[in-house]
Amino acid sequence: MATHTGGLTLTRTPASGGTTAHGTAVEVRNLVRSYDDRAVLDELDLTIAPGEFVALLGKSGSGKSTLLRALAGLDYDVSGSGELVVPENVSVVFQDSRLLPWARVLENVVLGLHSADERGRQSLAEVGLAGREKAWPNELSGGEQQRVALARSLVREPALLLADEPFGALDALTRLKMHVLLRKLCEAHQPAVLLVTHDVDESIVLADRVIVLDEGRIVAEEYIDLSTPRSPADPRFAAVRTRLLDALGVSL
Ligand SMILES: Nc1ncnc2c1ncn2[C@@H]1O[C@H](COP(=O)(O)OP(=O)(O)OP(=O)(O)O)[C@@H](O)[C@H]1O
Repeated sequence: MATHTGGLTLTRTPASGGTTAHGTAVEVRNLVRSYDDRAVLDELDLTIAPGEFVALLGKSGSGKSTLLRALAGLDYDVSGSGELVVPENVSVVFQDSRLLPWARVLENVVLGLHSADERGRQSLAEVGLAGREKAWPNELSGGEQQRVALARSLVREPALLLADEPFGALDALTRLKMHVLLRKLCEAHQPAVLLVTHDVDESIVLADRVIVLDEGRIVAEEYIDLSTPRSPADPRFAAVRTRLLDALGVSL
């Protein structure tokens, strides 16, 4: 079904099937988003294949969150034009877990779903939190809360997972563990993923493709053709990192 807001057309592909007419999970065509007549996304085009993991890098203010929010169907008061085709079943994970403090962990995971306790338990087990179903969110560490947020997303079997710096608030060691977990979950569930991150190494470790946004346009794109697990010690990893840093305007 297509909806129109100003010059923007949003089409949602149904949960079953979940791809566009061209067999992609996401299509963005000629997307313009403006605040106060200032274009934040500037005639942007992007496609994401089913099951593809795309990481999005860019300087602060380059438009990363604006793109993610557009795909999530949030912020339709922003003026804009272009065409978006996204799956109906989209899940979003943010930097903070956004768990409801008054609901126990399992309730948070299955909130809004019907008869889903067993699936919720399975999802919690998948993220390493079996046995913590009855805990309150404030009894969990920051990393554990993000695990619950991932379980809450994946129990819905999204065709598209949008993640806006989901590990940005975690310590370095927890972040590395979350990388391993996210890769494993994505291999098992195969959603298309768009991950916004500031961390170049994180993007190379996790993604099939890394794109760099600058002033609302895609200025670089790297397909990460390295076997997993990927090591920053690998010279090919280092070469990709150098090219991405270059696109971000950081010269070493
Ligand atoms: N609600 C708003 N009203 C006015 N301007 C906004 C609004 N939201 C975002 N902007 C502007 O749009 C631009 C892009 O913002 P966006 O949050 O997409 O950047 P970003 O790349 O995600 O940045 P960061 O890495 O710092 O999170 C910024 O210049 C920002 O000031």
